[in-house]
Amino acid sequence: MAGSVHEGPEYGIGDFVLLHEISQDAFMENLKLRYEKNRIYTYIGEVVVSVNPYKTMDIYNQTYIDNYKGREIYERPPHIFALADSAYKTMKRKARDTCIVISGESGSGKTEASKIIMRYIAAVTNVGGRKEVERSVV
Ligand SMILES: Nc1ncnc2c1ncn2[C@@H]1O[C@H](COP(=O)(O)OP(=O)(O)OP(=O)(O)O)[C@@H](O)[C@H]1O
Repeated sequence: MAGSVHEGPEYGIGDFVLLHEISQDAFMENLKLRYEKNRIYTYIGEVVVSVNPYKTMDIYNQTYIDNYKGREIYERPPHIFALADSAYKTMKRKARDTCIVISGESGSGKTEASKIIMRYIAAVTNVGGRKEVERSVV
């Protein structure tokens, strides 16, 4: 799963900012192409667009955690872990509270996304912090 935000033309465009034509059709076409290739995450700059796959996907395991930990967003293909890592790094660097806004219609995957983010932060943080995060995820 190595590679940068650009995985190749067969996976469409990983960041909508780079879309050649700004239209709803072009947006949806890219989203559909990526979804068909099991790419459920696409960036718009630092925003992550997520399509609910309604199926279990093996993209949240330890290998993925290791690949996104401490990396910059554009170093890896679009993933919610990149967003979580970015927020975590900012929080650590600035020693300030930070937040991730998750928005979408009912059933779009907001609750799942927040759990995935909290599990990621639990995995990359220290043991004391991990226990606290795991307690709040249960
Ligand atoms: N990343 C994902 N991988 C696999 N399945 C997912 C994912 N995200 C969501 N789902 C599926 O979609 C269902 C609905 O997602 P979720 O409960 O997170 O939606 P929601 O946006 O929080 O809904 P509501 O606003 O109604 O509370 C989940 O129960 C799960 O089956």
